[in-house]
Amino acid sequence: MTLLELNHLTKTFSKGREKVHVLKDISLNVKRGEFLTIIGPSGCGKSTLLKAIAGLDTDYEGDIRLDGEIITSASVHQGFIFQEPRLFPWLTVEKNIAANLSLKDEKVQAEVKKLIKLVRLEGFERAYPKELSGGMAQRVAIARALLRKPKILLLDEPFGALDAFTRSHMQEALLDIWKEEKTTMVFVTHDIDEAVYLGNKVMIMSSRPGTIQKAVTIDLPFPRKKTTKLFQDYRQKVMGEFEKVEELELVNSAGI
Ligand SMILES: Nc1ncnc2c1ncn2[C@@H]1O[C@H](COP(=O)(O)OP(=O)(O)OP(=O)(O)O)[C@@H](O)[C@H]1O
Repeated sequence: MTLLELNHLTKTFSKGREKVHVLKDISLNVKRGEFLTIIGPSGCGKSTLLKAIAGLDTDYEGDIRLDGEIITSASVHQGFIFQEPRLFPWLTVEKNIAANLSLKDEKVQAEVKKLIKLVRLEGFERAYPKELSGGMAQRVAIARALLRKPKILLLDEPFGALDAFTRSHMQEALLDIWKEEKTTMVFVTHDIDEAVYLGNKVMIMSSRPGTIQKAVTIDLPFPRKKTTKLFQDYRQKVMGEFEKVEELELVNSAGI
């Protein structure tokens, strides 16, 4: 059953008199519980697309529906994870997760405790952000978003700043969370391996203006192994589409 629906989304920025067409006629459906990953060249409009779904930007043509309702503003239904964790430095881990909700409320307290366990931060409840590694801080940000019980979690290159080892651990952690919470995910990345490893579906975008080049369904069960032939075949398929986009970019920039 469809949870998120984008119908003919077109976005234009105005720079003085000049108009920059960033997204053009994007139509897409994401099923409840699905994990969609999005890759595309730098500047193709991935963040712009995610911000529109988050309701952080509503100045576009077309419409976006979540659970059948047109998105008109940011809300608790759309959780958003940025590349950097954006924690409050003066608050402990548990208070960062609770944020504007009171830990004196027993229900909140129990939920925070459950989430701390889920993101594997037991023992760090009273730690401050400066005492955490990048991966741990990002897990706090994910727990904070999950506490609001979003219908969809939007992640904008959440592991982009992490080293390869931590990144791989975070991918596992996110899949565990997805399995447990069944939250629908839309995950933007630059990394083809990451996109194929996490996604039920990988959407490859082309740029100027950003459109959907291809959506590839990754029909592989979890847990996945990056070394298997089947995984490598999917990787090749996505890579092939990505190369087509890059060739198109070269042709466009050369004005051919
Ligand atoms: N507020 C704005 N005003 C004008 N142009 C903008 C604005 N925000 C983004 N753009 C332009 O829109 C295009 C898409 O930007 P966006 O950040 O969505 O791309 P992206 O695919 O997420 O890039 P990256 O992978 O590098 O993060 C870029 O050309 C950018 O310069």
